[in-house]
Order: sequence, then C-alpha cells, then structure tokens
Amino acid sequence: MKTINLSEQNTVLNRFVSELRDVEIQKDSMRFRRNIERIGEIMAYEISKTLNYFPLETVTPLGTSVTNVPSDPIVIGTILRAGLVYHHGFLNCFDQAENAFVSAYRKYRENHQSFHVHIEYIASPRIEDKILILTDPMLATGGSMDLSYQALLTKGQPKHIHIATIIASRQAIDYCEQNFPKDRTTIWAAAIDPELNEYAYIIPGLGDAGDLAYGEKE
Ligand SMILES: O=P(O)(O)OC[C@H]1O[C@H](OP(=O)(O)OP(=O)(O)O)[C@H](O)[C@@H]1O
Ligand SMILES: O=c1cc[nH]c(=O)[nH]1
Ligand SMILES: [Mg+2]
Repeated sequence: MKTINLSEQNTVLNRFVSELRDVEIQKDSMRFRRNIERIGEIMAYEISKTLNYFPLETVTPLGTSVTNVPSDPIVIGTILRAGLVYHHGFLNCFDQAENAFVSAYRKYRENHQSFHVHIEYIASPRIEDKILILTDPMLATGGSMDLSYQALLTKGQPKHIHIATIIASRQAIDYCEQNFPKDRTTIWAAAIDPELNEYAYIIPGLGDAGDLAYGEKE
C-alpha cells in the first residue's frame, strides 16, 4: 500500500491547509469550505496521474486532435457531513464520475470521552471494478472511513481504492494500512499529524471540520 503525504512537497496546497488550521481564518466559514473544496480539486488532479488513459480523437473546426484522456470509471464516495464540500472539489475535476454518500457520525456516550460511529444512510451506485475515491477531510481514528468502506462493499468490489483526506493522524494511517486491501489501496493526505487527544481529535489538527463548515449540531 502506498501512502502519499502531499505536505512533503512545496506547493500552494500547503497554504490552503494552513488557512484551514488557522483559528482566526476559520471564523470565515465560506473561506473554510472553499479551502476544503480547492484541496479536493488539487488532490483529484494528483490522483488523475495514476489512472489509465486512452487516446481520444477530437474533431476541431480545423482538423482532428488526439488527446489521452482517463478511461477508468470513477465513483467518488463521501462521508457526510464534513466531506460534502470536499466531494464537490473532486467532482469539479472528475465531472463524469458517479457519486456515493454515506452518513457516518460520532455518537458520544454520557462521559463525552468515548463514542461509537453511526452509519445511518448510504446512497451508492454499483462500485464493482471501478475506481473508488473515498473522501473525508479528517481521518482521526480511521473508524468512520473503515465502516463507510464496509457499507459500500454491499455495492461490489472496487478495482482500486483511493483514500483521500486533508488531515490524517499517524494512528489512522497505520489503521488504514492494516485494514484496507494492501494490493489495491492508496492513501492521499494533505498533512499527517502526530497524535490524537483523549476525545480522538487530531492534534494539532484543525478542530471539528463538520462544525467549522456547517455549524454546531445539537
Ligand atoms: O477517523 P474517525 O475517528 O472516524 O473521525 C473522523 C470523522 O470525524 C468527522 O466527522 P464527524 O463524526 O465529526 O461528523 P460531522 O462530519 O457530521 O461533523 C470527520 O469528518 C470524519 O468523518
Ligand atoms: O480532529 C478531528 C477528529 C474528528 N473529526 C474532526 O472534524 N476533527
Ligand atoms: Mg464533526
């Protein structure tokens, strides 16, 4: 399995990630959402370099042109709710992709220290033999990603799985490397942070991505 940490390269992506983390800039939720979306666009472009291509002949007003274009069928699978704008970033790039949505959220127990992840909703096309891009901006324990993937397996076996995230914890990367098919999974992270706190939030991370994008929930 390959894990690609895009923060190891000096690109403008790093500025978008630092804006997402910045407690002052976060107050502008429209900018927060747009930064997530544009990281999705950039990551989709990076993933596009790994796809299969075929030569497409195009008729122009003055002749014909042959261009290599992606041939793989793609399904973008997103975990609600923080994944919503991230999904759109991917869809801006892979505009012909099919789309899958899974709702997964943490339900905290009384002590607010432990939680379990609830999956309540899944809407997905068949994913058999397709490229499945699983998008969620935060990968903390890896539990939501794993449970969402298991739910999507009811729709077939994908040819390749790309786990796309913005901030991952080292622990979640290790977890996904253990629990996803080693021969056909690639993990893409815009940054990998060292630890989780006692509430399983990523440190330093950025806080609660869903709340920052869409507001607090009851
Ligand atoms: O790797 P994990 O430990 O499972 O944590 C990561 C999950 O937590 C966040 O969602 P959250 O449960 O906060 O739901 P929300 O998007 O509705 O805010 C995030 O978007 C991931 O789905
Ligand atoms: O750090 C974290 C962990 C889970 N969900 C988030 O939004 N942030
Ligand atoms: Mg949240």
